Amino acid sequence: MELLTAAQMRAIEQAAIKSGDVTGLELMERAGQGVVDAIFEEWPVLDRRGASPSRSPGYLGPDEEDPLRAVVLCGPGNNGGDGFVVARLLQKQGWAVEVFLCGDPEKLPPDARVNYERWGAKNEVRVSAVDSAPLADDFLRVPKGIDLVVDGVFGTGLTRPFAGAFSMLANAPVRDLLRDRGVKVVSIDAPSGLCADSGRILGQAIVADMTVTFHSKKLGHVLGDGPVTCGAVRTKSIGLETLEDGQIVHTTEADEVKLSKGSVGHKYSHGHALILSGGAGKTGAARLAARGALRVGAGLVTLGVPPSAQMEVASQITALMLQRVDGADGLSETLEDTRLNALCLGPALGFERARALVPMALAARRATVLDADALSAFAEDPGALIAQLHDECVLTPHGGEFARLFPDIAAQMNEQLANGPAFSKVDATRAAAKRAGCVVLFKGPDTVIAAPNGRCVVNSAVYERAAPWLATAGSGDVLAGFIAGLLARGLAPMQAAETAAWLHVECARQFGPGLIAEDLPEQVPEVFRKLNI
Ligand SMILES: NC(=O)C1=CN([C@@H]2O[C@H](COP(=O)(O)OP(=O)(O)OC[C@H]3O[C@@H](n4cnc5c(N)ncnc54)[C@H](OP(=O)(O)O)[C@@H]3O)[C@@H](O)[C@H]2O)[C@@H](O)CC1
Ligand SMILES: Nc1ncnc2c1ncn2[C@@H]1O[C@H](COP(=O)(O)OP(=O)(O)O)[C@@H](O)[C@H]1O
Ligand SMILES: [K+]
Repeated sequence: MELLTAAQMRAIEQAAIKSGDVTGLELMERAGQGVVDAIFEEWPVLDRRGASPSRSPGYLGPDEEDPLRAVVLCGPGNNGGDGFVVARLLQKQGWAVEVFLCGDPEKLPPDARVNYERWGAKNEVRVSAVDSAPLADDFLRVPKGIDLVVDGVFGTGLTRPFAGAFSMLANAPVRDLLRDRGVKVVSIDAPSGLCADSGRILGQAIVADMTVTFHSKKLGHVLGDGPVTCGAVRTKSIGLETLEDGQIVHTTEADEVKLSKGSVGHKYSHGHALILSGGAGKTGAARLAARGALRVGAGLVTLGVPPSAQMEVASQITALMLQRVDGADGLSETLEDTRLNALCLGPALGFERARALVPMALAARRATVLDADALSAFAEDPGALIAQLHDECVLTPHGGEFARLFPDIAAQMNEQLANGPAFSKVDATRAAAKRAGCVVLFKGPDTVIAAPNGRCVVNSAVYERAAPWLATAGSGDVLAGFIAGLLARGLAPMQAAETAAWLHVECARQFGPGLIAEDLPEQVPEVFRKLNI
């Protein structure tokens, strides 16, 4: 599964047209057909294709007598062209369709123009200027009798904030009114106002019940505000081939091979992870991480605890092991055991302890996860941390930690948008990985994982994979532990981060509502069982 940028989608389309396999007009027809098919699949009550038209009106039931009604909003580009196709195809099914165009018909791109004319030959198009005032009055009059609004205003060509004639649909009261009346809103390719590359809203965006996109999902469907504006996303094939290079991987399934254990081998063949703990009263986070590391199959997991916390941790653990690690010297001594092949520092480590231990850990050049305090402790001089990182590291910041380590990149990602396409979380994570020279896993419902070589994966917990119960204290600690455990097992940093992020969401979904961080490691066996590991 891959996620595309608007530019990649255009390149795929252009390659197909250039090869002579298909024309732009044919693609537009397939796109419009895909939208209509998706509408009928999603809402069978809107599908009257099976209804017999042969009976005389006197025998028709009230529903059949009264045609379904749609309003199609078309913009000035090819998204609008798709809209005209949808209008025509719905009308062919007996729908009453009203079409609005914002923009100058003379300036429509050629394929959109053809479909505008096909529609306009027999029907009215209500035209308004792109920059005219929102059609509020006109439009608010219409929804009373309508079943469907089709948003073909802007798709992947959105270049500036959405305003003007059709922007009233982005307005919450109008949207609520439509919802109250049971009117479905379908966006073609992307809700107008949503940047297809970043999932960021330019100005304002239409909130759809369903978005129908073509060939492959775009980044904007899964990043940022994408999920809240798109509703459900349906992807329709329009007969295009995927190009090989540069795609962003959208993780939905883990590779089982990476997780199964060979039938021979002893505990040391599966690695030994060391999780550094904070002081007394602050050991829970490291224990969560350690339990995560053990559950994903590290052969041994040791908690490295300061003297003050030894009793506390000892009284809480069984299969986990404990080692006193008192400051940098203590860590140096502990790391003389070269079987400790994966380290995890950060969860509730405390800034002071982090500043002492992180340089020593990094100097040891083991596979290392840096999370939480191991990142924030260096907020005043992120460059000092970055200079010590190596290619066996995985950084796991959430939004706040990311901004502390990469303030300029975060600022670029968060700046007020004037133009699209916008700098996205994917762009930000890739830039961070390049600067850090190691894997960066940028957390959230749209977790983005990037390696310095450009590989990038989005592990989204949205739509069918929504996992809102992961927003609970300590769940990030478990993720850090999962990564450390997989690193101990010998997975490469990028593989470990991708697999752990996937597993983390699966565990949350396996448990369901009521999840707290402690539950996550306990779901690993069931998730593994389902994978036949
Ligand atoms: N690629 C494919 O394979 C396929 C693509 N297909 C379809 O084509 C769509 C992409 O079409 P597209 O490139 O013409 O872009 P689209 O979204 O219609 O907008 C461009 C127009 O809007 C204007 N404009 C932008 N923002 C604005 C704003 N805020 N306010 C006002 N105006 C604004 C912009 O003006 P400009 O920036 O040029 O001045 C330009 O005039 C894609 O989403 C899909 O539906 C399918 O048919 C099948 C295969
Ligand atoms: N709404 C959400 N949907 C899915 N995953 C989420 C959501 N909110 C947070 N997460 C995930 O939960 C984890 C939270 O980690 P973090 O912010 O470090 O919290 P903590 O420090 O309390 O462990 C991350 O893996 C993040 O991706
Ligand atoms: K649209």
